[in-house]
Amino acid sequence: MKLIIQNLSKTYKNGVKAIDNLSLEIGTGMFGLLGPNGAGKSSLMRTIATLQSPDSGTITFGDINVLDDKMALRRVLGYLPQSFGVYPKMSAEELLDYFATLKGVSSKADRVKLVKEVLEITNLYEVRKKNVAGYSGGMKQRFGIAQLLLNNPKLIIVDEPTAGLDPAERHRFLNVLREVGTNCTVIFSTHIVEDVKELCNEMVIVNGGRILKKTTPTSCTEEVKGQIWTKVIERDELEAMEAKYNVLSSNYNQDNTLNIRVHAIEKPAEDFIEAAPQLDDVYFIALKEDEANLVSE
Ligand SMILES: Nc1ncnc2c1ncn2[C@@H]1O[C@H](COP(=O)(O)OP(=O)(O)OP(=O)(O)O)[C@@H](O)[C@H]1O
Repeated sequence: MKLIIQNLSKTYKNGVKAIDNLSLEIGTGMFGLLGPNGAGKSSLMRTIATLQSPDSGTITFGDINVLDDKMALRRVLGYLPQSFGVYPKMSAEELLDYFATLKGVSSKADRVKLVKEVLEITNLYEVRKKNVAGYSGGMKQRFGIAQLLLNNPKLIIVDEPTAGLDPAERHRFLNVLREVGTNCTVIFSTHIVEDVKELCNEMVIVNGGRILKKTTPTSCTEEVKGQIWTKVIERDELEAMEAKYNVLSSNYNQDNTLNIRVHAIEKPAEDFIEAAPQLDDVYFIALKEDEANLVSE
């Protein structure tokens, strides 16, 4: 089913325009919303999840008019907010059983079957008797997926789920999400470029409540092929380089020198080396172009 967002806007009471006339179509599969902190990702997701209202615009999911019929959307929605709050001292199994009851699964036998199923999908079956409050960050996030799977959602929204996870936990989490996302629409927000690269078949780069670019993680690097250049510099040269070139990123080498990546249509100078474009480069180019446009406006 397709999620269609048209001309969505939201300005908070403090004057911050969090969503700025945003239009977007999202089909089945893993969709990534990539943007820095404050880009408006959570505002957009909360609006789609019917937790807050926009000032204007429309959202439809299949034949559901999301803003008019919130309950219809909630029935097919699985939502994992950025922070899930405090967990009571209950085991995962007990807590999921309780959530399933709240979601209207009244037969005990059905609940047992369902809870076992979602525990297995999220690789938590072995630790089902442990208190969720004592779970690691990654286990808590997988528990978050387990709870949202209870009503067999068609639309899954996960807001920055990998923030704060260690690499092993992050991988386990992404694998679980990849598995549950095969048959439905999953919207995944993150400021971590790697997340989108590993997981999503389509993506947008967002900032200032606007979409800067809609693309795919694999095709977008093609567009800047031959335009990414690297050079090793001393630390104190960075400022001068930034003044002269469009420096996208700089990373320390072990000997304390810096490796800079520059965007330029042609080789910026003799001592630059062409590099294979990465998604990070595309992300930084989009953000920098946006910044430059705002300044010139
Ligand atoms: N309830 C609110 N009232 C006022 N301003 C808000 C509110 N919620 C968010 N904002 C502001 O709106 C902008 C977008 O915030 P939002 O949380 O949607 O961004 P985000 O991309 O999810 O960032 P983060 O990763 O930091 O949550 C920010 O400038 C934020 O400070």
